[in-house]
Amino acid sequence: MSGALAADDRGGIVVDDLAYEALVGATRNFLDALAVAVPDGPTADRLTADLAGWAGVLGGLAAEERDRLFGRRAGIASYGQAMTPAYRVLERDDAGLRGVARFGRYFHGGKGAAHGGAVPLLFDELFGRVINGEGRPPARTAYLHVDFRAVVRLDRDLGLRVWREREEGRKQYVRGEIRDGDVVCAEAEALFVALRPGQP
Ligand SMILES: CCCCCCCC(=O)SCCNC(=O)CCNC(=O)[C@H](O)C(C)(C)COP(=O)(O)OP(=O)(O)OC[C@H]1O[C@@H](n2cnc3c(N)ncnc32)[C@H](O)[C@@H]1OP(=O)(O)O
Repeated sequence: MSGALAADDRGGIVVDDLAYEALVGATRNFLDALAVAVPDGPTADRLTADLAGWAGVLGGLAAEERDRLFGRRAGIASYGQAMTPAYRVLERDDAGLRGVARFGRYFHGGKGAAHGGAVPLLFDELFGRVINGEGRPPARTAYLHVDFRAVVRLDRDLGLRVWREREEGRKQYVRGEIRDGDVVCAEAEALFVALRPGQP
């Protein structure tokens, strides 16, 4: 294993980035398998018990929001979270990002296409990463508009692009697209509003 290690406030050593990325990847693989499996009763019972056991273990390791790892590891795939379809940032600067995404079977909507809610979920995640860049005041999504141009197919590498469009005071407009090869599958536009001091 490699990557930065840090002591946590319980005196232990928190997991390094590569190991945490592997854990989140294993979680995604589990969710994809769950989404297509038809377990028998004993298997479902065993799995339920195993999951309850792990929920107990993790519950004992819960941290304050600022200290959590899930969705907060900039250097690893999907920032280390499994809530959205998987993605990896390939290039990034203050103006935007390029990357690759993959919708696993967990995000199946119907007839082989991704769920319609998973597409805006991914856009909101990516927009938030760009808008809430280093040195920027935190901003929240005020609206998010998505045009579904072609079905997003599962288990394929898809191209991602997100770019800042313009700023008007606290208002920041951002756009993005998801492509399957040359085909634009979805385009999105959002308004983010920078928070005033004291706004949640
Ligand atoms: C902390 C960062 C974490 C990372 C975030 C990742 C992205 C997210 O998913 S955030 C979660 C989803 N979003 C939310 O929960 C936001 C909920 N809404 C809010 O908190 C507020 O409505 C908020 C902050 C967006 C705007 O409220 P407020 O600060 O009072 O703004 P307000 O003064 O009304 O409006 C500011 C400007 O934005 C405009 N505006 C606000 N909302 C909209 C909208 N939906 N459509 C168009 N314009 C809007 C207003 O018209 C106004 O424009 P102008 O200055 O030209 O008159």
